[in-house]
Amino acid sequence: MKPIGILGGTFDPIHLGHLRLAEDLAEALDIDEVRILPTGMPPHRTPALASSADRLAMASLAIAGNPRFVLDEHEIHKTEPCYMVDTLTALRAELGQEQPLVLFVGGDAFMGLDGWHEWQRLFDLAHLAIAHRPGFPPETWLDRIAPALMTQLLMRRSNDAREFADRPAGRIWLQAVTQMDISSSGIRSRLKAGRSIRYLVPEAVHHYIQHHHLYQ
Ligand SMILES: Nc1ncnc2c1ncn2[C@@H]1O[C@H](COP(=O)(O)OP(=O)(O)OP(=O)(O)O)[C@@H](O)[C@H]1O
Ligand SMILES: O=C(O)c1ccc[n+]([C@@H]2O[C@H](COP(=O)([O-])O)[C@@H](O)[C@H]2O)c1
Repeated sequence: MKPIGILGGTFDPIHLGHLRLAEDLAEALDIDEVRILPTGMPPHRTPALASSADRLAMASLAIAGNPRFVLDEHEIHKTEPCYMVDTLTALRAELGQEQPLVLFVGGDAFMGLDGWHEWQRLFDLAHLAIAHRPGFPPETWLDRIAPALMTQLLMRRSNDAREFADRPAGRIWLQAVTQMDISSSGIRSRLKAGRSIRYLVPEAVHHYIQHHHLYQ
């Protein structure tokens, strides 16, 4: 069964690094459906600057026209912290126990995975696909991630894409995606300083930010 990909994020705002990560991972794992999942309340950081409604609208504009990408509203309307184990449990209940799910994360998010709520349970619920991100190359993980997380990586890593379709959860995929040194925080800083963000976000998101005077 073809896996379904899930890219969670604060998306404050969504940018081309997010979209390219999702496109590269979907292609590598032969995935036809990627859920773009903006979080309502990130559990581990200060709340987003833009409202949930604005972040949802920008995510919707960003993915328009890509038949693979689907907006997932499981988290965005919540005002309490959104834990990924809870979201994946809800998705599993809806999609069935056999459906392969693949949680997409960038290298920076992976390095902190052992801080996520009940993180070891994530592997019972989904596969994990980790995308290289500028500034967080895999060569540096060895020194920087918790031993328990490294053990999971070594035990579960697979280079066989078929395993991600044949099993519902539990394997880890590493992918050298297109390297784009773009971050939402960098975009917010540029806007605050009155600088251009053109070509860092889709044009429609750029217009939305200008029209609604976001991040100024
Ligand atoms: N340029 C990028 N390349 C690869 N992965 C990325 C990139 N930007 C974000 N990601 C990944 O996308 C997911 C959602 O990221 P998030 O919404 O926090 O964006 P961000 O740019 O990291 O935001 P901020 O700068 O506010 O921390 C995370 O798994 C993150 O690792
Ligand atoms: O479940 C958790 O405890 C948890 C802790 C940190 C991050 N997450 C999720 O990871 C995704 C990326 O987070 P962020 O901060 O990089 O936008 C987003 O969907 C968050 O809700 C989840």
